[in-house]
Parts: sequence; C-alpha cells; structure tokens
Amino acid sequence: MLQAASAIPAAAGQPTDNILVAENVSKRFGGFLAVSNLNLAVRRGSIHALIGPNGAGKTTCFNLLTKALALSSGRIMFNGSDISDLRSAAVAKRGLVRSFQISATFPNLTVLENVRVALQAKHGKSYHFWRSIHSIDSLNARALELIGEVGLSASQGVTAAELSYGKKRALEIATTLALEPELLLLDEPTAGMGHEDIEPITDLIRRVAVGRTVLLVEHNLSVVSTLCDRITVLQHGQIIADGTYAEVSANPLVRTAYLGEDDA
Ligand SMILES: Nc1ncnc2c1ncn2[C@@H]1O[C@H](COP(=O)(O)OP(=O)(O)OP(=O)(O)O)[C@@H](O)[C@H]1O
Repeated sequence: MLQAASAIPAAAGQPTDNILVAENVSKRFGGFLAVSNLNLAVRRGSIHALIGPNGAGKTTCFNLLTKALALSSGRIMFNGSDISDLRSAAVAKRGLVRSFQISATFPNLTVLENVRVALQAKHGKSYHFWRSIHSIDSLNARALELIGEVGLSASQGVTAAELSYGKKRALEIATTLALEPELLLLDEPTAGMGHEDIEPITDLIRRVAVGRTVLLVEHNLSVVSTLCDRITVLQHGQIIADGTYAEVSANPLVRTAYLGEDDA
C-alpha cells in the first residue's frame, strides 16, 4: 500500500541507508506554498525519479535539495549530516552534484578540454600545469577515463559545439562526473531530445549510476519506467505517492493527478 506524504520507513531491525533525506521541507514564495512538508528519502545506490504534472514543485524541490534555494522550513540530511544551512557549492564539494547547471560546457573547447577544465575546477591547485608533469598526466588520464565512461572516446578532439544534442548531454554528464558526485541530480535529462537520443542517454544514466546514486526529474514516463527503482510523485507541492513505477502508476491519486492528465 502506498503512503502519501511519508518518509520511506526502514525495515524493522535494518539500518536505513538513505543517502539523502528531506524532513518536513517547505518552501514559500511570498504567500504561496510551492513545496509543503516534503518527506523524501533517497536510498543509496538507487535511481530515483521525481515526477508530477506541470507546476507540481519538482524544480523547486531540486533547488531546495541542491541548496540553490533556501528552505522556508524543515531539514535536509546528506550522508547523515545536516546540510540545511549550506550553500550549493559546499554541498557539491560533499558529493551532491547537479548536472546541467554547475557543469556548463564551453562550446569552443574540445570534449577533452571541457572535461579537463571540470577536473581542474574540482581539484584546483593540485592540477596547475606548472606544478608537475605528473599532475598533467594524471589529469589527462582521468579525463580520458571519464570520456570513455560516457561513450565519447571517438569524439575527444571534437568541439562541444559540433556534437549532436545527445552527445552534448553525454559531455555534460562527463563534466559533472569530474566533480565526483556520490549523488547525481539530473534535471530532465531527456528534455528536448529526439527519439534516437533517448535510449542512448537512458543507457548512459544506467551506466553512470553504478556505484553512485541518481535522483532525476523526468517528464518522459517511459524513461522513468525503464530506468528508475523508485518514483516519488508530487502534486501541488506535496508527495501523493512513492514507490516502484508499478505501484505509483496503479495509485488512483496518481492516475487522476498526473497520468490521467498526460494520457488524456
Ligand atoms: N521564484 C518563484 N516565485 C514564485 N513562485 C514560484 C517560484 N518558483 C516556482 N514558483 C511556483 O511554484 C510552483 C512550482 O513550480 P516548479 O517550477 O517547482 O514546478 P515543476 O513541477 O518543476 O513544474 P514544470 O514541470 O512545469 O517545470 C509553481 O506554481 C510556480 O509558479
């Protein structure tokens, strides 16, 4: 049975292994409550989706979880530490990283150069070129590894501007991985993609999720159903269902609020 607006309970006697927990989180814009008493638990190692109709509060939630927005009330725990009062750069350093925003790519730089820039941003002084040849070698080696991980090895010398839309997204993911996320937040990773790019990006997300946790906002329900272990459904800033795709899609509240609207 699905529960509305509740945290995911721990199995009796088992320690919870939730990498991210939002407790009673709310966000008010003036008199408008955009997110209301959100209780969300993201299990370590899972691929978790936030879905909901337009205006449900998904983006606001993402902004709260990544600390791009300050909470009006509540608490956010990441890896057992309270991050409620930290800024987004500080939470990114701890391993909670959002793609497509922090990791802007540079159109005139090659794939390799873009990933090297992201690595330099992460490692700062330790990779300054005058330090040692060893630093450059290890930076290049790591850049090539990340490029390989997202399937762009054959395009390493191509500028970002010349890449197809799907490959640009893969590059953005590589530059995000350079920041060594433990929890990777993806904001509508298939938005604006043609049919031909959707399956490769879905496979890529599945691959990069190995050894990491992924939380995504996604409108494409077929992507959500094939990719995600757990789905949280928002409506009017509140969680109305939480569970597997089969569970949430059978929930009458969800069918009315979300699937009903989109499938109508
Ligand atoms: N800065 C803001 N000031 C005032 N209201 C806001 C602000 N940001 C979001 N809202 C309102 O909060 C509600 C939730 O918006 P949000 O963008 O989080 O929804 P969403 O689920 O991401 O929607 P979509 O799927 O359309 O992107 C909406 O009614 C929106 O108008």
